Amino acid sequence: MATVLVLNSGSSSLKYQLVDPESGRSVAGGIVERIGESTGSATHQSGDAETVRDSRVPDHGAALRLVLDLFDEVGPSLADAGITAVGHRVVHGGAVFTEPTLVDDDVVTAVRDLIPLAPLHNPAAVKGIEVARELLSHLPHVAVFDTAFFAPLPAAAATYALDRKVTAEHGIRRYGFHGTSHEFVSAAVAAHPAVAAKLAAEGRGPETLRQVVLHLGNGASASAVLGGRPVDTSMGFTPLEGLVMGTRPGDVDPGIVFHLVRTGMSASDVDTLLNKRSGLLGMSGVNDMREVRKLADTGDADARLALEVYLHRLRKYVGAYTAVLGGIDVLTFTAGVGENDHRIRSGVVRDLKFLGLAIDPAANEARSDEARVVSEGSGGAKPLVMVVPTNEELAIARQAMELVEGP
Ligand SMILES: Nc1ncnc2c1ncn2[C@@H]1O[C@H](COP(=O)(O)OP(=O)(O)O)[C@@H](O)[C@H]1O
Ligand SMILES: CC(=O)OP(=O)(O)O
Ligand SMILES: [Mg+2]
Repeated sequence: MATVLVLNSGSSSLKYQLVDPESGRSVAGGIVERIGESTGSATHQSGDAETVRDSRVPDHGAALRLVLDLFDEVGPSLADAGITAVGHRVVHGGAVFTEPTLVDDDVVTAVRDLIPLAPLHNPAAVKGIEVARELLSHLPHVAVFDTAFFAPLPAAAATYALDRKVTAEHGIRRYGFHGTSHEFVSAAVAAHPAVAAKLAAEGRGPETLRQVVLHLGNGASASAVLGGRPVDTSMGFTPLEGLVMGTRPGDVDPGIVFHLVRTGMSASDVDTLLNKRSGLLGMSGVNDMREVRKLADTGDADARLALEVYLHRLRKYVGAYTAVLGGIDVLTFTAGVGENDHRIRSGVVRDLKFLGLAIDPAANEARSDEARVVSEGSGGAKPLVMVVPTNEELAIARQAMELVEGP
């Protein structure tokens, strides 16, 4: 068996998985949470066994050491796992990285140079890569970029209507993020039998398939995909733009930033406000959707409004992207909120009947780990609504393996 160890360094967590890219099987994996806080914890899964270890984890280097210790102590043994590469998720690849890339010192420097564009994400990736290259120095390391899938966005979608000298000087464009997920999920949708049947019934080829994908996790983004190619996405130059997120506001009037700076906030305070103190957290006091729900269900007015704002923004983007695509064939929900929260799904679709979108409540509320259709009726020209679990780790493992071993 050949495997890839995938590391996804988030702002305060390290998710990891040992994956067999060929079968798609996850051999072991887990998460180290609350990195940098007074108490951290690691949850390691190997087969059916789960091991939880609570301890302070000062940084991503310590987190990776803890993960390697867990593999040593509880297994499976990394030495016997046939690891052929370590795959690293890197959020911002800028204009430089549009393909999976073998990591060397220059790549680390270039990813570090991009930190100002993804201050929540790239520092953790740099740290993760540095420590992993030190501790697993015998293995090739491959960086897979969240921005890569969106590199071919049409110029009309990628270009900000700013002075072109400024955009050229600073590399300002819509980069888009969560690309590994949007690519994986939109490909899974295109390969689903219900979608193939719909296209066949309409006598259409796969190049005409019009998809809107909603990746709703802690960060959240929407994409419009035509025949497998991205034509628009909601995140922009940085992962701040677009949908309402756990701690980020998504779209805001840039005039608000100037007002706050002119009236006494520093640029760095505004940065913290927009990256860490806004979104669901800013509006309701909590950033985890399950907790927002709990508060809203007890009648908390702030949490209810936060949910309304969240849903309003989603409906707006689905409508906009349907216009961009000239119609919609499939609307897909993915990531933590999109896969698990059926009320968010029905809330988005409820007011979009005019697009032909309609949910089947029983299918929508049923729990499953499979890619599935949750819309009403089958056949006909109506668009499908789907839930497709994302698997960024598997996608990264496949890309890393392909780079190291060839296709
Ligand atoms: N059963 C659930 N119902 C509602 N939200 C959920 C559920 N399970 C997870 N979530 C939400 O998913 C989000 C995290 O999604 P995830 O894709 O893991 O994000 P990230 O990869 O950005 O950490 C959290 O806001 C969490 O509340
Ligand atoms: C780009 C981004 O927002 O990533 P995440 O959802 O992991 O925070
Ligand atoms: Mg995620």
